[in-house]
Amino acid sequence: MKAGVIGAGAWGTALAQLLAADGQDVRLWALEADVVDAINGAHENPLYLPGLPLSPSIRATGAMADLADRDLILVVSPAQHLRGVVAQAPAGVPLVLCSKGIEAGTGLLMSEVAAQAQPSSPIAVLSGPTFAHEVAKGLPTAVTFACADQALAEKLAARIARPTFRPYLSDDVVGAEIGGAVKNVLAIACGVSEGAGLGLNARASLISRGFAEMTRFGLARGARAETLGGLSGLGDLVLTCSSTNSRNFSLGKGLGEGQSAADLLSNRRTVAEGAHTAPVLRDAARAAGVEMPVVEAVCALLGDAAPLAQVIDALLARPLRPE
Ligand SMILES: NC(=O)C1=CN([C@@H]2O[C@H](COP(=O)(O)OP(=O)(O)OC[C@H]3O[C@@H](n4cnc5c(N)ncnc54)[C@H](O)[C@@H]3O)[C@@H](O)[C@H]2O)C=CC1
Ligand SMILES: O=C(CO)COP(=O)(O)O
Repeated sequence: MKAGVIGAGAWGTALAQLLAADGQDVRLWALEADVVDAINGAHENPLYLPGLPLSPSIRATGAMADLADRDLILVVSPAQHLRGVVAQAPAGVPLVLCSKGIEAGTGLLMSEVAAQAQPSSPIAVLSGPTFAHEVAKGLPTAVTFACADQALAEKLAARIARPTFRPYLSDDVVGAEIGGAVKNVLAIACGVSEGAGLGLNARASLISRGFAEMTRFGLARGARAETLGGLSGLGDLVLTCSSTNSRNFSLGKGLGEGQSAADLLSNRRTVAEGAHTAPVLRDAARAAGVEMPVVEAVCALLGDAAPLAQVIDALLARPLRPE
């Protein structure tokens, strides 16, 4: 069994470690030469997943051609780079998309981008509440594993499942992707609430009303309600909205403390996907006639377009309505 992983950030490295934990041959494509050298030489990724010894059966490479003999490839790049890396992947090999976001410019979900970039490759989506460092340590984790072809889903999920890593099958690819993309934007909102000291009632309200926004948008795009209420939707929303381990939550916390979005977003090495997804999601929601006031508020703060107090007041002053 020969798995490949594209992207050696925190999540790609953690997934490589998961697959290689029993000595399986895993090849990991990394963008940065120093990451390739550190993984092959010292069996660690100090840049993106520090402090975690990696299995020697992970071999890193900077050459996409080295994935040509793989029979399964996990794609774990930032969402905005998925098109570029998938276009270079070997054709016809099943791709498991693990990135969370919506492509800027096109408004496409990752499965739609991958289908354009690599039309002959079967596509599945892995998404759920999964902090990379916990998965890399072997802590118990469950995910949604979505694929239109359920026979293939069963085969691929069995390849990825481990005693402490449980994929739950779904054929709702769109639903799995929308949950993962939207929760990142809502996590920024919850971080803002934390940074501004608005309290736990406010956070719970944001999670709940944010979930209503996710559901409205998802249903309008053909997702199923039970997927949005599952691991890749509500599950990931709760995780990401509850901890500074989340890059999106941390970004929001900085905004809530009064830092400017421009300062927080400049020169960061790790990806806070919600910042990229928010404006694309807002535009898609407006075009579909779906109300997403929390997403609109996050966009205003990310664009440094309105002071925090004004954004909070506007949300609280919305007309009273049925829940
Ligand atoms: N970190 C986590 O706990 C989880 C992350 N994800 C998702 O996985 C995806 C990757 O995130 P992380 O692994 O956390 O990344 P990261 O923030 O740890 O690292 C950034 C990654 O971006 C890559 N990169 C930068 N410029 C690039 C380019 N031009 N082309 C290709 N790659 C480039 C870097 O090589 C590096 O792999 C994101 O969509 C994220 O939402 C999903 C679940 C958990
Ligand atoms: O997607 C994640 C957990 O499921 C990671 O969240 P952050 O990207 O906000 O760190």
